Amino acid sequence: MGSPPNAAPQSQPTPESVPTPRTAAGREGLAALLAHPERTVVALDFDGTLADIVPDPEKARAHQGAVAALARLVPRLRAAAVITGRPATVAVRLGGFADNPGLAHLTVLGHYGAERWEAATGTVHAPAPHPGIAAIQAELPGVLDASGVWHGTWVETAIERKGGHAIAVHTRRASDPQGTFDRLRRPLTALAERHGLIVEPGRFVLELRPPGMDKGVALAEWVRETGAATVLYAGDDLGDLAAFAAVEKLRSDGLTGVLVCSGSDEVTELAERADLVVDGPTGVVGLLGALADRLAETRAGS
Ligand SMILES: O=P(O)(O)OC[C@H]1O[C@H](O[C@H]2O[C@H](CO)[C@@H](O)[C@H](O)[C@H]2O)[C@H](O)[C@@H](O)[C@@H]1O
Repeated sequence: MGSPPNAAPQSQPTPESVPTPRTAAGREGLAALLAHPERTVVALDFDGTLADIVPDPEKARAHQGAVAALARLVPRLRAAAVITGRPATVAVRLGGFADNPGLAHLTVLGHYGAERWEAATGTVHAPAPHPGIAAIQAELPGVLDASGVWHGTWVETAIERKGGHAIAVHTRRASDPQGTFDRLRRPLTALAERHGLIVEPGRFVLELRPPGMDKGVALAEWVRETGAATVLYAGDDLGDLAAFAAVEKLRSDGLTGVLVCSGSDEVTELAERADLVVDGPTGVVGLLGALADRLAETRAGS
């Protein structure tokens, strides 16, 4: 059906506006990003930032519109990366990051930076599995039994075996997620330490993983490698604090940067340090889309 005569022209979707960071450093970083995207890198966490939190980790997917927004933004930038606790190939699969021309230069740093996937080649570089993982896998049922929380149906799906490189114990589906998390923390820390591993706490998850790498080390190294002058990092969980610290350090070394918190009720520590707090993955995708819109406008106007 056509438009009635004299009908107002149908309005085009208005580009979302880019929010203003609440800190001077954040405003400086954002201005630098918008002025020189070719000198800017963007790094993003996956779960809770690009993907909504769901009870079953295997059912997590990139938030609606995330890949489309990234595919518009990334080609304007020097480089972009997803830095995640997931195995890199799992994040690629759940995120739908492969075989997208707009993401041809995306890097995914998995296992907190220990693993690397490049969209350009589809190749993964991963370290050999830590020998402690196999021993932990064997002992874990006994430790959970002894903790008194290893009962009910949730436990069957609580253990996430992360490609033999780490093991995550999830408590989100326990009847008392926080109480179970608290009761498991000490015995799982002891188990990890006995086998030369560390515990990475997250949103109702305790992850036993090798030491020596974190998102801060991974981000700083990747930024150095790209030669970027500006970095935007967005995350939601405790594991992202190391990346926040890396951006703060890079700023003190003379780079510009923006720290974005994908806000939730579950974790408050990042919001306190962020330049910009957005409303979970919806807000992150809105921000990415707004940046892409603004950079497209700037290019059209130049
Ligand atoms: O670094 P990230 O990309 O944030 O990954 C950290 C952990 O995220 C996943 O767990 C979280 O998301 C799940 C799915 O939404 C949710 O069920 C769980 O409660 C969250 O903690 C993932 O399963 C872990 O392996 C990652 O280490």
